[in-house]
Amino acid sequence: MQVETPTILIVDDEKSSRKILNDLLKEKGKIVLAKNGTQALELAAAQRPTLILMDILMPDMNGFQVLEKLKQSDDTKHIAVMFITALGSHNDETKGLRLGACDYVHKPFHAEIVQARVGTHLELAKQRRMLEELANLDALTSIPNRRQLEKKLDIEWANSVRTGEPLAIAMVDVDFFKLYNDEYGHASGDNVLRRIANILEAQLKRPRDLVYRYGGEEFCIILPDTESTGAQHILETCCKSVESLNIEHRESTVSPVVTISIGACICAPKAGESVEKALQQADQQLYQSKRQGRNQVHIKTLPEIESVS
Ligand SMILES: Nc1nc2c(ncn2[C@@H]2O[C@H](COP(=O)(O)OP(=O)(O)OP(=O)(O)O)[C@@H](O)[C@H]2O)c(=O)[nH]1
Repeated sequence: MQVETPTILIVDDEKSSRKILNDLLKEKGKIVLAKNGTQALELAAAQRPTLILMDILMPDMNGFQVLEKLKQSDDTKHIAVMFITALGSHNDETKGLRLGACDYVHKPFHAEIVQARVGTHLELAKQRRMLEELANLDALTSIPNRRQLEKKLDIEWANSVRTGEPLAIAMVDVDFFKLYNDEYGHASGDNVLRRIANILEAQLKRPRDLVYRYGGEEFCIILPDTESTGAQHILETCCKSVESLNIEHRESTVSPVVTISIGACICAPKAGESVEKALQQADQQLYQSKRQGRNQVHIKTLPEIESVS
């Protein structure tokens, strides 16, 4: 799992305060500075900092208002915000924490206390990010899981609706995998799934092309901005790559080694159309690949997809 350098956004209208905090925290990560609330919101959206240290009393928009706006956006609502302020009353502190700040430090502050608290919040943010990543990964194969697929598919679907780019969705299924498990044991079966996941991933070269474990011995590949010829080429390469692993499968009637079958559909989605229907179509093509002999690819280009009723 990749550990990124944290970004800390310091928001204060006083230049001297920004400088002091910058000097204090520069060892802990990349520092970004904002001198007012508007700038803070822009930088928070663009740079997604790990932690924001923010003054409350500022001219254009106060810290409470900035925090409320951060919480209203899906992109920024999870960023940890720590107030660092001369406002010392219980009421102000309560208000800040109720609005969702993770901490509240009074000015004048002790340098070591601010450093220690920032350290704690950065560590918590790192752990939260690792948990989120783990929740999106399949435990057996370490590739993204179905939960992540559903999120990404929604994003790519909406993107295709907006841009008109074709979207290829492919379902992949291991051939005679029940027989493989029966013959070689479940642990060997697990190992085959890991190796297939790895080799499928290796065939996808563009950053938005991704393979997901759909469940059981099924995988799903999504290829944004890919038309039929391109998809056919990549998916056939996927089939060949699995065959080239050369994993013995005595019980298969298709090949002496483990193979996969693939069914895909190429969609040009329009607003209101349903991604589930596209997945069903890919499944039907997978069924065709199974019926017509396995270890092959079937693709259908969809003229239109039925709307969600
Ligand atoms: N080892 C292992 N086996 C799994 C896992 N998930 C599903 N399976 C097995 O995959 C097999 C799927 O069998 P079927 O759906 O009958 O399909 P098949 O034997 O691959 O036959 P075809 O798809 O028609 O080629 C079942 O025996 C499941 O137990 C897993 O995580 N590990």
